[in-house]
Amino acid sequence: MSSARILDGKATAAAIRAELTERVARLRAQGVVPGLGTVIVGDDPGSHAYVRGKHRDCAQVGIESIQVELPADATQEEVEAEVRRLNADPACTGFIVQLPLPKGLDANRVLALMDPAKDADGLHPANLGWLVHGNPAPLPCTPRGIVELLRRYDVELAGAEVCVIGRGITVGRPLGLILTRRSENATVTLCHTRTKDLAAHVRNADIVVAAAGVPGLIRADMVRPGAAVLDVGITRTDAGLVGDVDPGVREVAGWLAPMPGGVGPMTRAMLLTNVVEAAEAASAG
Ligand SMILES: Nc1nc2c(c(=O)[nH]1)N[C@@H](CN(C=O)c1ccc(C(=O)N[C@@H](CCC(=O)O)C(=O)O)cc1)CN2
Repeated sequence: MSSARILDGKATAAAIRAELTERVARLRAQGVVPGLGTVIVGDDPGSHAYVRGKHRDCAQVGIESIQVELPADATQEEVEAEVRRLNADPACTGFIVQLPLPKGLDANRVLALMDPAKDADGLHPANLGWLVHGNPAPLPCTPRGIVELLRRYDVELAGAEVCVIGRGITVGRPLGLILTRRSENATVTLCHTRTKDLAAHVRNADIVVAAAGVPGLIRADMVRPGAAVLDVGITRTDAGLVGDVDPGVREVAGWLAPMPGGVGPMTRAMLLTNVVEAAEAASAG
């Protein structure tokens, strides 16, 4: 039995960081210092690990870091005050609000308050709106990372049937918009928890992106032999991290972006890319 070729997000992200290191050095030589701000609320260990990783990446490529941490019982007003502060801070050229926010906080209101020009995650409603309109704007990091990973491994998108499972704003919904642009020309089926016959949609796909957060949701018998399968789901269990893609899929798929080591590292690399691109655009006037 054959085994899927790996879409190696870890190695690809390392190559992207090396490219970005040179671009940041050129910016700094012109007196432009990119700075990423992060706002994290609460004590979720996973979210803290992601934010630490983002700042490690920044240090590696030469981007400055501004870290804002708020307790789990922070009020909406306290979170919004930090967003206003970063909007006004000239050292912060781009920032993100780590999601999810603790229950009781309205993430949409917080995202809408960000300066869209400093939105390093592409999640501000204006930037998502520009994506719908087909105008240039920062793209959400995970969907951008998925497209970049497929491109770097020459997985054909034009004309491909793509089944995306998950309709959240960080992955599924923007991914559908990106893949159906004229620059990608894929045909997308966006599945979710109320999809009636998920297996039938997955079976029809050349590319499957599983971002449901349901361990082992995608089984080998659901996958068309040779399809590219990207595991974006992460569930923390006592036994460790578990993805949405059952290990048996490796024997059927033509390509596999595993979890860990596939899309996750690309998410981080695309955040750095968004920060650098925004600084370059600002320096070009
Ligand atoms: N404001 C945002 N919040 C969230 C986003 C986002 O893009 N912007 N995405 C996710 C979390 N996330 C980044 O924030 C993220 C998730 C996973 C990884 C990653 O590298 N995962 C590893 C495995 C996990 C691990 O080792 O702990 C991998 O796949 O290899 C990076 C970033 C939700 N929130």
